[in-house]
Formats: sequence, structure tokens, C-alpha cells
Amino acid sequence: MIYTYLGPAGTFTEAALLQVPDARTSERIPAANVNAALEKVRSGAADAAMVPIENSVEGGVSTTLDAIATGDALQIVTEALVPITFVLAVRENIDSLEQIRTVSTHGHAWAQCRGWAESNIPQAEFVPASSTAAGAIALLDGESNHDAAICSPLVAQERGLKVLREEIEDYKGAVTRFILVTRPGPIPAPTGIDKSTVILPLAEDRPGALMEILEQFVVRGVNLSRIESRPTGEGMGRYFFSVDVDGHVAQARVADALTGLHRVCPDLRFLGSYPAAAGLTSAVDAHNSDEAFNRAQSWVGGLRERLLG
Ligand SMILES: O=C(O)C(=O)C[C@]1(C(=O)O)C=C[C@@H](O)C=C1
Repeated sequence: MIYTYLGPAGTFTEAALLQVPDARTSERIPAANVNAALEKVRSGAADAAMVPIENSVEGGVSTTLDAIATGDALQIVTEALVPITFVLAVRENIDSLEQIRTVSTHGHAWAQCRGWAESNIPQAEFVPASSTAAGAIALLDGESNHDAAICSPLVAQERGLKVLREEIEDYKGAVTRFILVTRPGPIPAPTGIDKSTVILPLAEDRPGALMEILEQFVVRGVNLSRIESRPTGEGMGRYFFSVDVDGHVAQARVADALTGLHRVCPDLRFLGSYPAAAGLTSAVDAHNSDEAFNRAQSWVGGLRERLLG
């Protein structure tokens, strides 16, 4: 297996990749951004890409949501959760917060430390970086000239960076969720605690269109763990929905919901069923169990066998 991920080494995304059992002993190619990582998978240069999809404070990672919803089909095969905490690393010549004029980091990291930054370094200008690790490593580089970087404690330690403050995140206990993406192939077997992801373009903007999608899940007792709307880019008011459901396509209620969705939303994109990183608790009512679906299906099948002709 050749893995790729949002690099360089030292990103939270690399920490997520290292949770994959064989990733530590496999080739790992850092990519400059999420699109580049996914492109390596699409072109065959890598077999799988780890990319961020959602943070518990800042929400969905738009680049990833958009990139997996369009272009050549991809498949999610697993997910990983990484606890997030940030440090403020500085250049050697900086000794106090007052000296910091520019601070670099990834946009999602900046959003998670904005409150701290406004209170503690209000004079500092934010310089976007392609990742937290890229912003941190640039401190060592004579070319770039920002004074500070917001990054993981690990990359600061590994690169020997001077750390001025620790735990600068606005919300303690934040978590980022990552997905491992491959080219379409075999779907991982159900584990009993699984998720499925589906992209649902809204065919037309009319009353009840979203309701029609949601009721496909509701009537089968399928719980949604995430729903996000993203603009398609085709004009104002044109959206698709990115949805995670609790359950696996191998389960009758999920398969039946997908069948219903295919009727109301024929251009839907199934992105995979895969083991969930944390236990899902939603209970399944008896009438939504596989047995209930199978019994109902054979009952209707029996009726149709009696059709004349
Ligand atoms: O920059 C990194 O280290 C990343 O892995 C990206 C990323 C993200 O996209 O959300 C991952 C975790 C943190 O929430 C901040 C940045």
C-alpha cells in the first residue's frame, strides 16, 4: 500500500494516518493540499489518502467535502478521530507575545484559536498556511518571515521550535475527524458499528425537496450523524447535501433508504460504508431490523407471485 496525506510530516492528518494499522510500515507520501492528495489516489500514484473532513469546533472541511463530491468517484474505507490541541511556536528572536506581528497556520486551526489570538496577540496578522505543520516548519526557513505559528505540540517538539504558549485552543477537547479514501473497490464488511456517506444533489429547487430526501431516512429509522449543504458552484441557490448515516449498506434499512433516495435523487453518489471510529448509540426499532425488512419483502413477493399472466 502507498498512502498519501495532507502534509508535510507533522500535520494532524499524519497523526490520523498513523492510526491505520499498516500505515507505519508502508510508504507515506505527503501532499501539498487535500486536492493533491486525492489526485494521487485518482491517478494511481497512491492507493489511499487520509484527509480531514470535519472538526468539532469549526465544522466541515469544505475542500474535502467538495473534492469527494465531484470528479472521478472515490470511496471512504475508514475514518479516524484525532484530539486537537495547539501551541504557539515562535522564531528564536521572539521572547514575548507583544513582539509577534504575523502568525501563520492552517485556516481551520486559526478558526479554533481565534478567541485566544484576539485576546493575546490582537496586533498579529494571520498568514494562511497549507497546513499547521507547513506554517510551523516555515519558522525555520530564512525565506518566509512570519514571527509565529499555531501548530501541534508534536511538530514543535520534533522540529525543536521555541514554544511560547501551550493549549491555546478556544475549546478544550476539540476533535477532528479524518477519512481514508481509495478508488472505488470492495466495501468493508459490516462491523456492527458502521457509517455510510452519501452525496445528494438537489435536482430542483422546490418546496419539500429536502423533506423528500430526509423522509427516506426517517421512515426506515436511519439516524443521520452529519448533514451539510454545499454550493454546487453552478449558481446562487444550487446545493448538494453531504450526509453521514449510522449503518451499513449491508443492513436492510440502509439499503432500502438508498433505494428510495435513488428514486428521488438519481444522481446521488454513494461514498461508502465503513467502520465508525467511535461507538454509535442509536438503537434500531424492531420494525426497522433486517428480519422485519426480509419478512415484509417475502410477504410482498408472495402477493406478486399470485399475479395473473
Ligand atoms: O494542518 C493540519 O495539521 C491538518 O491536518 C489540517 C487540519 C484541518 O483541516 O482541520 C486538521 C486538524 C486541525 O483541525 C487543523 C487543521
